[in-house]
Amino acid sequence: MAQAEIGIIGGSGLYNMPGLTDTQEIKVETPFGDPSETIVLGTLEGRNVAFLARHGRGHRILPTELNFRANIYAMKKLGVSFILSISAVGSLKEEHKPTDFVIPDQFIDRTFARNATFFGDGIVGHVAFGDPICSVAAKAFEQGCKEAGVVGKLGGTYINMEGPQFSTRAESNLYRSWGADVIGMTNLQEAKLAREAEISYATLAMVTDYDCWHESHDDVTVDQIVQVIHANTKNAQEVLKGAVKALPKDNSNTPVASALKFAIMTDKKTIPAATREKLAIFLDKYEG
Ligand SMILES: CSC[C@H]1O[C@H](OP(=O)(O)O)[C@H](O)[C@@H]1O
Ligand SMILES: Nc1ncnc2[nH]cnc12
Repeated sequence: MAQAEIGIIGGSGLYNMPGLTDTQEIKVETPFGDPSETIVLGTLEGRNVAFLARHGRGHRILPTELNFRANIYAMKKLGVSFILSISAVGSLKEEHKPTDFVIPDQFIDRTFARNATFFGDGIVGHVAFGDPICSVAAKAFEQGCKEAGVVGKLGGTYINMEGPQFSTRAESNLYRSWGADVIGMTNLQEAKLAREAEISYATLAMVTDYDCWHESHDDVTVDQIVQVIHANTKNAQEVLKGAVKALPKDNSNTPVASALKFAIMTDKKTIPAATREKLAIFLDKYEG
């Protein structure tokens, strides 16, 4: 029996979910190591939810140091079929103002020090990723924004940089020339791993700053980001409630639910037993 239907990954400034009731905190073990934090199971709008603080409570883990694989595996182990992520982002366009929400539908990868696949160790798999965000989950966020009465723009490109330093002005202007909308340090690896895990993923990107390209705004600082997040946390939580309410009971009607069907290249007979066992949670439904 699944312990949760919906996973929520809270980013910078969102280390717990006050709206959760009947809560229980659990430590989830995974073959990929420890998730960022203990996970809080609870009920939100009548749905069974699992909440994970991405950087740990107290914000202890750098974007580069995040164990994305353990975080997503833990969600799979709990039975989650949708992950709703919340993240702070810098704006790369005038029209995305601090405190607005954007619901990105594309990513550009500018990272270079991350492990973002469950495959390897004798098994090769390639999932389709042309549409990295689940449209059902994204529309649930859009609905949540409507209900909360906040700006929630559906669609946009999220640049995932390595960090932890913010961008140079030349980089920020380069990303603008690419037509990108927002910039952050964490979401793409989660989206990739969620796809391999056949979990639908979408992110609510809270605009906190204009990065460093805007001539009439100061360059981004953590201080500025924290102020915007604090002013906007209640809104984010309201949006989440609406989104949770809008989600179907599972993602079986989305293409994400069968992402692994044609993904594995490796001859079954050659997959090392330890690797097969480590990935059983993903592969059993196809191989029995
Ligand atoms: C707090 S400033 C930069 C930090 O904020 C974002 O984190 P998250 O995506 O977890 O909200 C950004 O990606 C950086 O990790
Ligand atoms: N300007 C920015 N660059 C990268 N990550 C961010 N998170 C919030 N603002 C950001």
